[in-house]
Amino acid sequence: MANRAFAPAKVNLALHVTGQRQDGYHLLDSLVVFVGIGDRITVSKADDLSLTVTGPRAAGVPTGPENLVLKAATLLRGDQPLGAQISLEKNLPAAAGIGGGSSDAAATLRALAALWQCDLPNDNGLSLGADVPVCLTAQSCRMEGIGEQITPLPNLPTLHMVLVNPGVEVPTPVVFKGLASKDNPAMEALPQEPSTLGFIAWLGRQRNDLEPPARAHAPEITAVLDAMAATDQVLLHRMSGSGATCFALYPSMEAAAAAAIVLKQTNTDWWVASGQTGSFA
Ligand SMILES: C[C@@](CO)(OP(=O)(O)O)[C@H](O)COP(=O)(O)OP(=O)(O)OC[C@H]1O[C@@H](n2ccc(N)nc2=O)[C@H](O)[C@@H]1O
Ligand SMILES: Nc1ncnc2c1ncn2[C@@H]1O[C@H](COP(=O)(O)OP(=O)(O)O)[C@@H](O)[C@H]1O
Repeated sequence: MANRAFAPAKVNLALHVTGQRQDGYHLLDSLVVFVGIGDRITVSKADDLSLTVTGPRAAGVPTGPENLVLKAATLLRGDQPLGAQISLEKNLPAAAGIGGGSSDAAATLRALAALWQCDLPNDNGLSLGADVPVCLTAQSCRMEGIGEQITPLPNLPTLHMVLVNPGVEVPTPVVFKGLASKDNPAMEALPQEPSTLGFIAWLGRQRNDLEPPARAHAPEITAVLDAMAATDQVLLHRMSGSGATCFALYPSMEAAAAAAIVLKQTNTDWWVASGQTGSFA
């Protein structure tokens, strides 16, 4: 019997860096959503742990123990004699600020917990990466602390989105190191049960504090944001996470799909996808 789990793209609609801990990790205040574009995990019972990686974005993704999928499986198994054949279909670009590896790890935890009939880790996978606990929820959340404080936000409006990655990998530690200030204001209070346009107006007043250092490291990000700004009906555009993927919001899926076509024509080397936000666990 095989168990499947979807690993959706994570998008930081806003990402405020509000401080830094003694151990170097940064304190965040982030609004995180998930989009119906993602990787797929399939697990089936086996004597040993093994991983195969397929799909259009498999190139360059590690296949050994450093893959977050195998790290998640090893963490969940602990010292029990459990095995699984795991397959990862890689559709999301790696090191792209949309949590591909973290979402794969979270989906693996979900799929293997069901296969092995065991509990999820006590720290919700935080030891695998700061983004894993939020990816385990796979639904809209406010994320604070270094990533371990999660507040689900079930009432956010559904958003129609285009994601564009210009093909430059931006290492997360490099971007955090480039911050001019580590102590920035938190997000404004979230509007209660907002309309879509009311929510996007609020979002427009929030920030991604990692965008300036990421743009300094990878000028291609500015080209993506400029191209997004020129698309028909765009409501908001911003970078996600530590980059380089950027997102743009539109009033309908039709408008988003039309913008995706234009953006792909702008630069045929860019990874471009459109989808809508939702709950995927
Ligand atoms: C920045 C964010 C925002 O959602 O997303 P991505 O750009 O990675 O998608 C995350 O906090 C990334 O989460 P994740 O990629 O799981 O981080 P980890 O593997 O734990 O850490 C990678 C490196 O990022 C830095 N880091 C990460 C999280 C955090 N709160 N403070 C940090 O300073 C540290 O330099 C750390 O060594
Ligand atoms: N399953 C995986 N998918 C993608 N990258 C992975 C995976 N496992 C390990 N990695 C490593 O993790 C790094 C960060 O990848 P990813 O989580 O996609 O980026 P980000 O943290 O920017 O969202 C990559 O450079 C890659 O070498």
